[in-house]
Amino acid sequence: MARKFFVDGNWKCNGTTEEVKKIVTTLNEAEVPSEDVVEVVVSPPFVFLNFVKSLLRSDFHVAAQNCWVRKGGAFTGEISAEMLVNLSIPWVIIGHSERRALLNESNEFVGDKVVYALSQGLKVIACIGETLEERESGSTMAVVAAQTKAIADKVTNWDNVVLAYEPVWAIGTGKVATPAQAQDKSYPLLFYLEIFECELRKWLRENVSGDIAESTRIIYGGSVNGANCKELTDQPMLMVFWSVELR
Ligand SMILES: O=C(CO)COP(=O)(O)O
Repeated sequence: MARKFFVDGNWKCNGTTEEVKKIVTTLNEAEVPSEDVVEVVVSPPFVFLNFVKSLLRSDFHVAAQNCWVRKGGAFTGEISAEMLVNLSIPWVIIGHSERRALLNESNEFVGDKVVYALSQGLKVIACIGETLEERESGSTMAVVAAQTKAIADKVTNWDNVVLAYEPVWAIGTGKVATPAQAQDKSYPLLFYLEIFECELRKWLRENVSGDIAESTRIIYGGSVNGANCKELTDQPMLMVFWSVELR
């Protein structure tokens, strides 16, 4: 079965009510192929989830940016998977590199979160990706494999999992190559993404199953914008993950 094109906008910790209204209006007016062809998801901060959901066109969906690792309870400041389900929020982003780095979320913790969110009926965008240091030391695949393994060890049904490859060195840095740059190999990101996707699918084939390797959507995030998204989405990777500067 063909993998359905997937686009998600991660709004991170940005926005006021007015800004959110403005961006939803823009999204609502956008000409986008039907839901059968592309799945469009936006990820506002928790406090705007319901508001966005109430204004957003019905063929676009919302994702939370995180949720608690287990059933809710005495965890001040956290949001549980049950609450997201209760609000009919279908998606959640888990393991974003900003949370891994700033809040010390380990591979195991991320794996636990993914499996708990899935068990509650949420669909999960699970983030993986290496830092610049790891990339430069040649350990990209080892790092990504360890991150993916922590998820694969616990997940039995991959139907509702999208893997988001977001190399930390590409997030917020503008380091996305144009085809011309890719050709002169000075910063061959497009070429690199193609190879990376093959490698990750190979890892999934060897460590999970051929079917999962084939059916799982692998998406790319990091410095995606209106100017480069067309080139990026022409790559085999199916989706882009963009963050929105609301200001
Ligand atoms: O982190 C991202 C998506 O989750 C991408 O961030 P930037 O688009 O700012 O590089």
